[in-house]
Amino acid sequence: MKNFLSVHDATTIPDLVNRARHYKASRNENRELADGKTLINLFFNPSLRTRLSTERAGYELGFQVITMDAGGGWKLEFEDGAVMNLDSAEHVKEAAGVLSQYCDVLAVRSFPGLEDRTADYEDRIINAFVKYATVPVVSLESAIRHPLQSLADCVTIAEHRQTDRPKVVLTWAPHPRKLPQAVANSFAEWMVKWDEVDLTIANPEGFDLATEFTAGARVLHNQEEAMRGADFVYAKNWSSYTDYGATAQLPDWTVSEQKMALTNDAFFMHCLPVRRNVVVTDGVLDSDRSLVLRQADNRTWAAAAVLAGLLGG
Ligand SMILES: NCCC[C@H](NC(=O)CCC(=O)O)C(=O)O
Ligand SMILES: NC(=O)OP(=O)(O)O
Repeated sequence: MKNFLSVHDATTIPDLVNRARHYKASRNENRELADGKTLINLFFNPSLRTRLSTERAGYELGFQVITMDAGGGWKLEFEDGAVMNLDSAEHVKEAAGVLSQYCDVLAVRSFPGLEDRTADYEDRIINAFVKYATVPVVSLESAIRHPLQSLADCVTIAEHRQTDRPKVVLTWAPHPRKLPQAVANSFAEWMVKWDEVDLTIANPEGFDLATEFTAGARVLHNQEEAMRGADFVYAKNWSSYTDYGATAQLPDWTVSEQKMALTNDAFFMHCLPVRRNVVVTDGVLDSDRSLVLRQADNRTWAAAAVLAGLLGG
């Protein structure tokens, strides 16, 4: 793998899932792999899991790890040819060039603005780092994708499935703020490409994701119909792609015990952080079918598989 920005960079999904499970089963035994190498994690947005699980993965493989909040550095310019007489002090050309001298792998988190769909869907920030860095670049959630989360989700499903081809339902759920489509886009494209599950997506009218991510999945606008017989229910809010950035308060879409009763005793999944009793009720989140902490644990092993893959390990 040269970079890790989407499912299209994965060697194969089963290969990465197996590698993640291998690192999970052999923790503390892989510290030679990246001995003498440095990982830099650069965050333009908040994080708990991605930051700490990627650091852990780096330490597991023997990397020296440096994490920086981009807000503590100079404001960066991303437009080529910009006349930099406003508030941006440094161009990504220099910043990426400098960081490439300080590390062997560069990981970046950059959320969308949710105002300009064209700009967001060009994924300008992460792609500027790819263009100007001379080391492999890893997405820690870009404007439109969250591939390390999706890989961890594949690992979690692989660990818990009880049939060869489980029914997985990705359902939209309410949220008080407007959120990116990144987690949902990425989950959909990984599930479809993995081809070891049947994916149904449930969302209200007006909240269909871009078809480039969902082609191959069934899309329904009726949550209860979608959840019937599900083996895994993955809840996530996203703002509208078509009426870009628009939100809707639809409390009927909260995932509840009553709705989980329609499923095949499904496991519940969410990437976290989650708004309790808005996205999902306490009863579901606190039940023994909830996999949210397992997913968060698997973030470390997914990141280890990817970092090792980028080093050729
Ligand atoms: N990294 C996982 C999710 C990150 C982000 N969620 C959030 O911003 C939630 C914030 C809040 O609940 O206020 C998202 O949806 O893409
Ligand atoms: N799931 C996830 O990416 O969490 P953080 O935003 O806390 O990193």
